[in-house]
Amino acid sequence: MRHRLSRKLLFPADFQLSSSQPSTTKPKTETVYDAWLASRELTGDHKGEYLVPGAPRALNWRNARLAFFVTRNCTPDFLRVLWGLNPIRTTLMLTLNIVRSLFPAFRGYSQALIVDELQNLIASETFTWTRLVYLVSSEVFRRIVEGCLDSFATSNENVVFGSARFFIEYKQMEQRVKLDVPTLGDPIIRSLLQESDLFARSFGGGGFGFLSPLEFIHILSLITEILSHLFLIISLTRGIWHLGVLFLSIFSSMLPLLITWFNCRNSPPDTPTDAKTAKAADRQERLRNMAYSDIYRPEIALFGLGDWILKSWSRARKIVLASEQPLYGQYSSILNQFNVNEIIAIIQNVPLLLLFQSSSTTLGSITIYRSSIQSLVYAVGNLVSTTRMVFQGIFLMSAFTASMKLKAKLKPHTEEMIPYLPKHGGVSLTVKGLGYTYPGCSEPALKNVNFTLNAGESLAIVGFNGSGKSTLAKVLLRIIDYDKGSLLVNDAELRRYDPAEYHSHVSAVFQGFSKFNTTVKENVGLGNVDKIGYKPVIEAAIRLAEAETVVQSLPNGLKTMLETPGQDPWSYFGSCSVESSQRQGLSGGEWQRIALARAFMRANEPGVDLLVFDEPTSALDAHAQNQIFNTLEKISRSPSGERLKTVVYITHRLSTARRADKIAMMDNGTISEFGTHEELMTLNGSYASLYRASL
Ligand SMILES: Nc1ncnc2c1ncn2[C@@H]1O[C@H](COP(=O)(O)OP(=O)(O)OP(=O)(O)O)[C@@H](O)[C@H]1O
Repeated sequence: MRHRLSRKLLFPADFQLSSSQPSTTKPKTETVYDAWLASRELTGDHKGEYLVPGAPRALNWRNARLAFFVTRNCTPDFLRVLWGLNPIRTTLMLTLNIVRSLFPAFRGYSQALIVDELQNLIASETFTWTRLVYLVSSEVFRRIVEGCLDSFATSNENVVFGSARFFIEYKQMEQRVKLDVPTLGDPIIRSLLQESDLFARSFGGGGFGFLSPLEFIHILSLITEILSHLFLIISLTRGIWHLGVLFLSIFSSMLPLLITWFNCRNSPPDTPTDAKTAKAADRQERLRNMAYSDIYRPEIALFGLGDWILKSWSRARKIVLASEQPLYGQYSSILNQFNVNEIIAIIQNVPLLLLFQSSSTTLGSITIYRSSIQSLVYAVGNLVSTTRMVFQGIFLMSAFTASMKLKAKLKPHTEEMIPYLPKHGGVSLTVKGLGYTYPGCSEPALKNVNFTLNAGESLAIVGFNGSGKSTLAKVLLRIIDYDKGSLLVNDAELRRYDPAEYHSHVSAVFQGFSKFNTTVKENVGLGNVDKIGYKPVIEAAIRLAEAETVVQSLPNGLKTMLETPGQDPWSYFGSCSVESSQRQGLSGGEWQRIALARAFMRANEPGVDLLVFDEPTSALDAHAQNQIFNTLEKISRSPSGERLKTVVYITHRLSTARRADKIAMMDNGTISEFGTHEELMTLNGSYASLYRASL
């Protein structure tokens, strides 16, 4: 931990939030997660539904209790983190905030003294200038000190907030990359992460984010400011007459606030409206993306979607804009029927008139009364709006805190976890009664899948569209879980391996492989990040994927930045435009070769026992296709022909399938036929008829 006044941001991995675990199984409001979830629950007609992510919580007793619970549980952690980032700067920030909040009261007092002195100058003939010069110089000095302190405090705050922002963003990223597909697929967790993102973003734009619960410090300084004004006002108040004038002044200055508050209370309950608005805001954004992103451009043109997008967007946009309009027309109080501002101005002047009537009152007193009371009311207004923002921020903070404690669903409990058990010749797979249903679906994608594959064997999975081939591949790769049956990898249940460890022993090409918005070198090298800096290894992987000619034809070879369809808004204007002259687009087949090279980066490693390739050559010509399968065969065997790796591939080309040791024919989520090509041809079932049809 650093105690120097360093401007350097601290590395947040050094700091930890409290390690107490949230549990979704505990009764209500036992954890921050429970409080977050409860704050999103709608009541009344909407019971059982949840607010959309980011929608403000209604200001009611239930939510106030939840906010208190969250504050009690999270704020000490956050303040500890802030303190840990830089104790000296944080102490300075807190102190300077308090000192700064006293400035306005001093300002008013000093100005009142000058006004009094000027009044003396006008009224008295024996006046000496010395005192006035002294007062004016003190005022100038006060302003200089105030200015210096202000700029030092701001720059100090920027460093503290910068560190806090970095910490929050780092933690957010760290957690995001740890979570797996099933965890991210859970709709409640997605909402949690969305609100957690909002929390992290609330730190953006310099200084404290508006939604930041760390605005508590702001609240503290506002309270100090209010107290200092009150102290000043009370110290100038002598006798019952002044006290009456004081209360009248405060009341008249607070009238606008009271009227706004009265209007707010008469507004309709905001929850359902907010949910509807938030949905509209979300739809409006998606439609805007559709209109702006080039990935959709060909289909928008082809299907003539322009008008539909525009109409749908304008409908959603109108809902959002309507929610931003003040509700005066609909819900105004009777007070609003008059010109309220004029009435308030008249009332505010009454105390001044009363002060003028009083013989003991000086011009300075009037100035200080007026400025202090107005500053006081302004500070109270500011306090109310900051408190409202903090109220919403507290729930976003709860989302952040709860999301930090999320566990990847696929990771086994420590007591169940076993180290990966390597087997000579690859992995053996024993699948019994395997089933899987995607979250939210009623029909299983996999049901009663059974097969056995020995270490080092190759398996081709074939079948109709939607029969479950890719789902089975994802289960084998431990990208998704299975909810029925068992899957033994090297005779141990796959669930018992740490997914990260298991993944280090497999390599794959997915059907919808990634097209990274970076150089060719990184697109390939990411298959084995430990060797991303080794050019010969990358070149070898490119050769295995038959992608040398693709790379050679690129303007900067391996260093060429690849243009990812849909990521660059101007990509359809071609690679030759000025903006994208440094980027290069690739054809579907060329991208597939890059994805294959990425998989070969890792597949070639000795510790990799299982290769799963989902339609790896669907975009390649027949010659390239053959070459790739030759390569697969080559890398899965030693030079002497000994089997080293198990290979599973999905294909619609049955001439390719027959190269495998075993073939699994999938139909409606299950394996309907399993065996060698010859066995399945003898069976004369679906595979045989498909095969004959493909000839
Ligand atoms: N993410 C998902 N969420 C819900 N259902 C899904 C998801 N992915 C696939 N499915 C469904 O699961 C079933 C199996 O899909 P899968 O992609 O495994 O089929 P496939 O045999 O690989 O098809 P294809 O040959 O067209 O690639 C389909 O009915 C599909 O609609």
